[in-house]
Amino acid sequence: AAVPPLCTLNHQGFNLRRDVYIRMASLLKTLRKQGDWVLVLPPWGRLYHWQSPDVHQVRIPWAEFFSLTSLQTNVPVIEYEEFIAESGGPFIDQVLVMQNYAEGWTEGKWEEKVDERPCIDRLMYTKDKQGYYRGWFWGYEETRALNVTCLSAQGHASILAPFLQENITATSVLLDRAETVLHDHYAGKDYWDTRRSMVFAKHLRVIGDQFRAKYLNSTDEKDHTPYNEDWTRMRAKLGSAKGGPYLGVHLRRKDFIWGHRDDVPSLKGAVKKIRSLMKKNKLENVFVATDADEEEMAKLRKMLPEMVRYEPSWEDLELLKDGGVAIIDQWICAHSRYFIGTSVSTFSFRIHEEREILGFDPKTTYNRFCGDSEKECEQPTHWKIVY
Ligand SMILES: C[C@@H]1O[C@H](OP(=O)(O)OP(=O)(O)OC[C@H]2O[C@@H](n3cnc4c(=O)[nH]c(N)nc43)[C@H](O)[C@@H]2O)[C@@H](O)[C@H](O)[C@@H]1O
Repeated sequence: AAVPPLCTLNHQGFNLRRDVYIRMASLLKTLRKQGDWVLVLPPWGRLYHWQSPDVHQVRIPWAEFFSLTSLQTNVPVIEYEEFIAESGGPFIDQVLVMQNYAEGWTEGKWEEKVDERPCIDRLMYTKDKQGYYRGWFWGYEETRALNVTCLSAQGHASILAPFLQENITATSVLLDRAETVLHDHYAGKDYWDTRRSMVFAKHLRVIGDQFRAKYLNSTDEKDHTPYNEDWTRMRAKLGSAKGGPYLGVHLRRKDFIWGHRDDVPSLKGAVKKIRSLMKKNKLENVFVATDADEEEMAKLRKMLPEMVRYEPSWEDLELLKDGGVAIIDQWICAHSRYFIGTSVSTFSFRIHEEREILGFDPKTTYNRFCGDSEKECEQPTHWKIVY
């Protein structure tokens, strides 16, 4: 049987989906104790944040962003195209739309449970004349589902395993809205195995490395950040990485400022913090990764003219897509001597993890900007790798 982990809300971003992949890999490991399950990788695309104009961003295979062989060392995965080829056409036997319980937690008591229930939200699938369910399917609109039902679930990813093993006779099951279930064990060994296996695609790492060398005087040799493509051999000691001579910054804007959240700084506040960190760490260079719009970017450039940014040409962007550019930004931030990110951004969290894998001193990683008038500015948690 094949289980594509799917497809988070349209409004969720790239790095949140990477998190859902970890939950599904965990479920797959549980399922495989009793059968030959394979995880089908849902193509990337049409993410709310991927707004680069004129760049075709659907049907993107995972191999454009991640090293497939690395993923496969952790759990058996195949791309959607391969699934179509192997199953003789774009047909999915069963779609399970995951949802919460309509009644919420009964009597405020938390218990783990799974039940087939009537669908709460309007279905994103419609029946065609032949009786097949049609939907967006990551831009593979030729896909047809034979059956769609809703599944209320409350609990960890692996609570789905008994349900799938006992009730599903279909050979392919799609778990839509898989973010409904939680991590089996956040930051445990299994979490970290899967996270470590999510090695960025080589071409993106190479572009990031070339950029570091050219603009930031940073190489793995000088910075003590040796990398091994085989993630099972990557075991850097905490504090062994020195990092390139620059401050790495992830400054999340857009929807993080629209909500006027009090844990996000003004541009002025951010620049003040950046300057003070550069001074404190004796760094003359600063690399900034941000999703700021043009207007904010112009302001930022004025206030911080020395900032270095990775700015792809249109041709590069067409090739790399917004996801590739995001990964290059993360890769460069991950190799900085000192990093500061944005409160509760999964984009920043993924940089923390990458730095943890590279062996940075936690003091140089788990830092975030504070809101201009935020009183208790709690800093991010250090999650140690369990090998
Ligand atoms: C509040 C939530 O925040 C969540 O965002 P958050 O965790 O930061 O992180 P993501 O889930 O990755 O979503 C943010 C997206 O914005 C772009 N982006 C943000 N910062 C940068 C950057 O520094 N460089 C580049 N190149 N791109 C950036 C990128 O496409 C990324 O996937 C969202 O996923 C949810 O939809 C929701 O909005």
